Amino acid sequence: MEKRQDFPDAALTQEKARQQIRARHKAWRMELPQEEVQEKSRKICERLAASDWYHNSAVIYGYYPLGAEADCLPFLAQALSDGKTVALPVTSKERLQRDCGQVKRMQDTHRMEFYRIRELSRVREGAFHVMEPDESCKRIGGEDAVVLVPGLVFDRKGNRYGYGGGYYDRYFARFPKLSRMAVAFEGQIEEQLAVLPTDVRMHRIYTEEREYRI
Ligand SMILES: Nc1nc2c(c(=O)[nH]1)N(C=O)[C@@H](CNc1ccc(C(=O)N[C@@H](CCC(=O)O)C(=O)O)cc1)CN2
Ligand SMILES: Nc1ncnc2c1ncn2[C@@H]1O[C@H](COP(=O)(O)OP(=O)(O)OP(=O)(O)O)[C@@H](O)[C@H]1O
Repeated sequence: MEKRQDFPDAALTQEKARQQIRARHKAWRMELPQEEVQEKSRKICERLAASDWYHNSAVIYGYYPLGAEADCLPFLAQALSDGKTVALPVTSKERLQRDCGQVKRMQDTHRMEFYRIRELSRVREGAFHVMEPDESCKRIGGEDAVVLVPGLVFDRKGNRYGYGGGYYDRYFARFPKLSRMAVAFEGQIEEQLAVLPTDVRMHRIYTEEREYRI
C-alpha cells in the first residue's frame, strides 16, 4: 500500500525541484547586464564558428534569442553569408495547423517545426513572444542538420531544462539523428540535474568559456 504512494510523491517532489531550479536560473539570467550578455554571446558565437563541425555543416537550425538567452544571431548571420541553410523554430499553433494540418496525436499538441530563413530580418512575433520566420519562409525539417538548442539550465552530462513545454524533446524524439548543440552561459551549467524519461541529452554545450563534449 505504502509503496504505491511512493511513486506519485517522488514524481511530485522531482517536479517541484525542477521548478525551483528553473526559477533560480530565470532570476539569475534576468540580473545579467545587457553588456555582459553581449560580450559572452560574442565569445560563444566565435566558438561556434571555430568548431570542428561548422565547416562541414550545410544546414543549421538556430533560435531567435528571448530575454537574456545567449544571442546566437551574429553566428547565424555568418552562417547565412557563408552560404549555409539556416532555419528558426515556429511553435505558433495557427501557423502549424495551416501548414501541417490538424493536430491528430497527443505528441502534436506541443509541436515545433523549423522554417528556413534567408535574411534574419524576415521575422515577426509568434507564440510566447518569440520572433518566428515570417510568411515568406517555408518549413523544412528532418534532414541532416546541426541544432543550436536554447535552455534555462544544463548539466555536464548534457541534460537540459527549458521553459517546460517539451518542444525540443518532442522534436528530437521525431528526429533523433540531428546534432544537438546547447548554447548557454557558464552560469547556466549545474553539476547534475534530475531528468525525466523523455528528456533528450545534448551532444555538446557551448559557453563563453569552453566547449563541453558529452
Ligand atoms: N529563443 C527561444 N526560442 C524558442 C524556445 C526557447 O526556449 N527559446 N522554445 C523552447 O521550447 C520554443 C518556444 N517555447 C517557449 C515556451 C515557453 C516560453 C516561456 O514560458 N517564456 C517566459 C518568458 C521568457 C523570458 O522573457 O525570459 C514566459 O512567457 O513567462 C518561451 C518559449 C521555440 N522557440
Ligand atoms: N517525446 C515526448 N512525448 C510526449 N511527451 C513529452 C515528450 N518529451 C517531453 N514530453 C513532456 O513534455 C513536458 C515538458 O517537458 P520538459 O519539462 O522536459 O520541457 P523542457 O525541455 O523544459 O521544454 P522546452 O523543450 O519546450 O524548452 C513533460 O511533461 C514531458 O513529459
